[in-house]
Amino acid sequence: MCVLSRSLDARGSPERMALSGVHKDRGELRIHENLDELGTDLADYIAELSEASVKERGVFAIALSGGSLIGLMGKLCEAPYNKTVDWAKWYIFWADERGVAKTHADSNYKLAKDGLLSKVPIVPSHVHSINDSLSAEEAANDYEFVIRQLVRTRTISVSDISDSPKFDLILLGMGADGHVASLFPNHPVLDANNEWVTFITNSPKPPPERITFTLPVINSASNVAVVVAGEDKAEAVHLAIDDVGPDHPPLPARMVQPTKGKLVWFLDKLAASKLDSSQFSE
Ligand SMILES: O=C1O[C@H](COP(=O)(O)O)[C@@H](O)[C@H](O)[C@H]1O
Repeated sequence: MCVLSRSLDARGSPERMALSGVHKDRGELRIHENLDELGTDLADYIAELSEASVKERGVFAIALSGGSLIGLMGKLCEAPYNKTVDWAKWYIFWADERGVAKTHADSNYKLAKDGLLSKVPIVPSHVHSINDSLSAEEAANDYEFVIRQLVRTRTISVSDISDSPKFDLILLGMGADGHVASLFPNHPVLDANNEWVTFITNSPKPPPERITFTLPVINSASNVAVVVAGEDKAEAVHLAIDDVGPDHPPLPARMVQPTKGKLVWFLDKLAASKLDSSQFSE
């Protein structure tokens, strides 16, 4: 069953109306009427996780993706979040990066810098972007080394069941083909499980070279949010969430299954339009 719930946002406004529910094994679903409501709910969610993590660990280790996600995080730069979030405690990482210069329009770093990081008081030394002066392979190795150092000092927590990093939050978008980070359908990179960070040189979506977290790292996070908007992604949302049977090879987005962490889907109603609501419960 799918329930209609009304909730207060960070401004105490009772205006926000969303469909929310829990899928029996695909996590929590938050379905919004429009992008404005989705953006407010996403900002509330991130601000709450930040507060809880800072209280518990003294820091908040968050990994971003690129694409439409950053625009949907825009409310974090506005009141009340710009003043209430403890930005000095944030440590920023990327779930994936494209093999281009940081000044290039395709750079996930540039997108986040322009859309978020330059607008809030993040400590520059806490921004751990992927080195754009190295080859994709070298950059992946270098990034994994950086993450290993920060796991050692517990700036990034560590999984209870493996030696994987346990990010406080990994934010993912999803392409219309069901890719997340730079993990594309049917790509051998989906099987990478010895590395934390890996690379590809044949991305079906340009640019071809990319650096990406592997699935074990994504699935070791304390919290994973997949943020998806638009009708063009409705079929992939259906295939990633609904029980579609064995005839459909699992999309990368379906392989996002945090082992111990919590998975939340932020959808607009267009992206959610092909979901089977009989599979939700309150
Ligand atoms: O190429 C990428 O695509 C996905 C999805 O992007 P969107 O614009 O369709 O939301 C993104 O999450 C990933 O970080 C990026 O490198």
